[in-house]
Amino acid sequence: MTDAAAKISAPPAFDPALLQGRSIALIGLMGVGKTTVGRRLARRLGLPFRDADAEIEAAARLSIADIFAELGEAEFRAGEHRVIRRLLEGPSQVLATGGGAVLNAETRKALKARAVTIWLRAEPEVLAERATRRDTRPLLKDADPLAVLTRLQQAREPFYREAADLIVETGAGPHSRAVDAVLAALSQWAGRK
Ligand SMILES: Nc1ncnc2c1ncn2[C@@H]1O[C@H](COP(=O)(O)OP(=O)(O)O)[C@@H](O)[C@H]1O
Ligand SMILES: O=C(O)C1=C[C@@H](OP(=O)(O)O)[C@@H](O)[C@H](O)C1
Ligand SMILES: [Mg+2]
Repeated sequence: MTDAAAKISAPPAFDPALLQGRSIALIGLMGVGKTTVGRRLARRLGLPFRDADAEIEAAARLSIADIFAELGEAEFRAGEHRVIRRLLEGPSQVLATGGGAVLNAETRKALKARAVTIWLRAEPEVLAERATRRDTRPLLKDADPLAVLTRLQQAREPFYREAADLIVETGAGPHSRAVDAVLAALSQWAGRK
């Protein structure tokens, strides 16, 4: 392989030891890639992967849709906070949060204390297409997904901004590009510590 080819294919280096026990938490709107990019990122870094939604479903023995329908959003948010706080008490991991996790001030505080928090962003049009591929998101089932996501983006922007240590634009393109962008942001973060 030539030097030029090696440079192009080499993934950005980031040593998880630099986290010093903190986790990498992904925040951002539905469909931005927290779950799928997070899983791939964890594999690249050799860290465990946890998805807060999956943990809530396991704890409640109900799907997210059934939790919203049977217990209500407030109960879901309370469970979401408990799950994220518990996960962040554990060793370094890549943690995919749900899109509304940052609404809780205590969750934002826990993220500040225990994670490097990365806000993944993309245009609402991209999010609407991705987030409706599966019928699992109760907040998108009764109204125009693009309108809901545009409104949620405006309403949640201050909370994402407050919680975030790093911002990564994911845009269109394959998952691998988003993973590389996150790794590059982490390397920058490590360099300015
Ligand atoms: N960067 C990306 N490139 C292409 N497809 C993506 C990307 N990020 C997410 N997707 C796709 O969008 C959908 C929603 O992604 P998901 O990881 O569940 O988002 P989130 O957990 O943020 O709601 C999935 O089908 C996923 O494969
Ligand atoms: O934005 C939200 O309020 C939600 C996002 C979902 O997770 P994803 O962001 O992983 O889709 C899930 O937690 C629930 O449907 C509510
Ligand atoms: Mg998800």
